Amino acid sequence: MKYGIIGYSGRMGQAIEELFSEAGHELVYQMDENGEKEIEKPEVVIDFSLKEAFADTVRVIKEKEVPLVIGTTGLDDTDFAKLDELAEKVAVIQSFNFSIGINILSELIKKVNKYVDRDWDIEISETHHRFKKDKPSGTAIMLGDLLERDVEMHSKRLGSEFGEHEVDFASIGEVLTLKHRAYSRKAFTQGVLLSAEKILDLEPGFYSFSEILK
Ligand SMILES: NC(=O)C1=CN([C@@H]2O[C@H](COP(=O)(O)OP(=O)(O)OC[C@H]3O[C@@H](n4cnc5c(N)ncnc54)[C@H](O)[C@@H]3O)[C@@H](O)[C@H]2O)C=CC1
Ligand SMILES: O=C(O)C1=N[C@H](C(=O)O)C[C@H](O)C1
Repeated sequence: MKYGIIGYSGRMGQAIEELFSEAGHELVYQMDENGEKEIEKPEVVIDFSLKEAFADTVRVIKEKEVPLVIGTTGLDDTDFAKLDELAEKVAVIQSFNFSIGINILSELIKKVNKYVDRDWDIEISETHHRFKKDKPSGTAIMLGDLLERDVEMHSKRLGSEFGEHEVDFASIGEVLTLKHRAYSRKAFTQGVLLSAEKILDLEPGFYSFSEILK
């Protein structure tokens, strides 16, 4: 597959290029804060950048009319409306977390949430490397949305942590904790590779990573 990366020089951009080249895919387009370079038109574009780049991502996808896999966090409702608009013409796969474990955790959270009544406290904690700019993490927001009520969120920025998320459910006398920890960026890049390979066969539309896994 001939692919492009927006956020090419970043931690995720570099990890994606490493895994995709091991899988035999060819990087033909790249963009970062220093500009863009195109060797050939890509068949799919992958965006792991920052919210500041989002307007350029929309422009690139409109110009090229190619599918998009996007994992950039910090996007708001207006950005999602733009993704929906793109999805009328091309396939878009979006997730704030492309790891299998977080997608399993999401299913567990939905299940536990059905068993606990409103009297239980629910709080979400996340820890990431010191370079991460957004707070709380996109994953924490995504997990919070599953709970259908306002929950406290706690964020730590420590050293080189790849990404830890914990959801605590507590009543007077007991606490139930669900936790996921990524040991490397491969936890995310493998899901990105699966999505990029599958997106080539998808009709235009907006897809979550959990739909791709099903
Ligand atoms: N959905 C998921 O599974 C995951 C999502 N992420 C998200 O991916 C994104 C990137 O993370 P990292 O690689 O750690 O960040 P990073 O800071 O290492 O890289 C950011 C990249 O975006 C580029 N960039 C910044 N501003 C730009 C602009 N205005 N125009 C074009 N390019 C611009 C930078 O040059 C750099 O290449 C973040 O939003 C992070 O939260 C990270 C890991 C997993
Ligand atoms: O910036 C990161 O590193 C990560 N960002 C995503 C998020 O904000 O949830 C996903 C993952 O936890 C790593």
